[in-house]
Amino acid sequence: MIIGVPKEVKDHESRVGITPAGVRALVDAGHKVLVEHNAGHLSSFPDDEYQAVGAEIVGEASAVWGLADMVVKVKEPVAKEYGYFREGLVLFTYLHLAPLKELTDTLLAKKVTGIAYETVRDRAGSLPLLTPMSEVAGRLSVQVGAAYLEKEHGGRGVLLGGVPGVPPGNVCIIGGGIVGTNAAKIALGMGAKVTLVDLNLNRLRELDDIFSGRVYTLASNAYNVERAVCEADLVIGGVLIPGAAAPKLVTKTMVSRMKKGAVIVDVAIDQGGCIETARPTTHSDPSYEVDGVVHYCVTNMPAAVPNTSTLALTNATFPYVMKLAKLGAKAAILEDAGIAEGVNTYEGHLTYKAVAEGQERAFTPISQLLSK
Ligand SMILES: NC(=O)C1=CN([C@@H]2O[C@H](COP(=O)(O)OP(=O)(O)OC[C@H]3O[C@@H](n4cnc5c(N)ncnc54)[C@H](O)[C@@H]3O)[C@@H](O)[C@H]2O)C=CC1
Ligand SMILES: CC(=O)C(=O)O
Repeated sequence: MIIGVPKEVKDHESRVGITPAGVRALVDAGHKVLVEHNAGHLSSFPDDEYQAVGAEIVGEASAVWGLADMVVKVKEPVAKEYGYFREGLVLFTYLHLAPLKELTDTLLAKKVTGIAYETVRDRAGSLPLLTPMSEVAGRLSVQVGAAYLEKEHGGRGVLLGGVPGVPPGNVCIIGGGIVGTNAAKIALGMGAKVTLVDLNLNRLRELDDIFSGRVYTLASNAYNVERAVCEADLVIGGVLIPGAAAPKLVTKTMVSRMKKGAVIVDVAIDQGGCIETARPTTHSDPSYEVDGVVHYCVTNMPAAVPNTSTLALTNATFPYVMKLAKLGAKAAILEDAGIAEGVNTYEGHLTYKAVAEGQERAFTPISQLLSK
């Protein structure tokens, strides 16, 4: 198979889909890998490291996309990449289609097989290709939030850890999954008071055990969410319903009642965000203010630390890349139910139910298409 690795073009997206270690394994297995010039540069993987393990360095993105059977990326394609789509192309990357109708339309019209990292499942039913980036983003969310709480950055001037005689900052984390747990670890480490809100009571029980009672846990309902966000200095959004647009749990009214100079980091913004006042921002222009509350809603937070993030992401994605290359997409989807869960678009059909429901479109199960 010919595998293409383009340079990412989304704002400040500095990760890369395959590292030289992955190229080496693919080339050893008899595949050809085309890497766009400087694709790995910002993750500290220069062209010569790829070349040394057998990659062909290609100057133009159009050639990488045009010659490859499968393109392996990091982020969802942006509009200027849509022109590269063509029938039969396999695209393996984050897609986040629920809030992205135009991208969905184009993948369907061009009959691209779109396999989304964020909906691939493992045998335990978890999301192995989302987890590493949620670990990074969860940890980063507290770092970023702490910085925005500084007066200089528009915040209310609260030090999360407090000092003797002055109480610590109050961090409210909505969603106690991977993002939430990692955010809680860092916030506790900094000495903050941490409240974790989740709908799943068993998850709250686990969190209570994991943190030995050092976090406050709250069942998710509008009353509890409102009270928790109004008391918070920093609110972190980490809710997920896989593949679907995130529910807006913090309303505009709740935001208007928050402390002036409080900070919101809505990590769930890649799925549309769980805060009503959140809108996607970029690393170039990451924050804005609503009702005196600073909002940070960057859709590709892990790109801030690309060396760590690329290594963490590709540790998880590479076994799937290898399987798709070895078997071809169709056979890999048939053989691996977890990869089948990742298929969002196939031969012009929308094959992920939560995306179809969110966009009010027709849904065709992948099993129905492949059993034909
Ligand atoms: N902006 C960025 O750069 C990044 C964004 N993300 C996003 O962060 C979000 C969270 O990801 P993970 O932590 O991996 O998901 P996860 O599935 O591990 O956790 C989500 C949690 O939300 C909880 N939840 C669902 N409905 C809820 C409700 N109504 N109230 C309270 N909690 C509720 C679930 O019970 C679960 O514990 C996803 O949208 C993911 O794509 C992840 C990495 C980077
Ligand atoms: C998961 C995601 O949105 C990211 O890593 O950019």
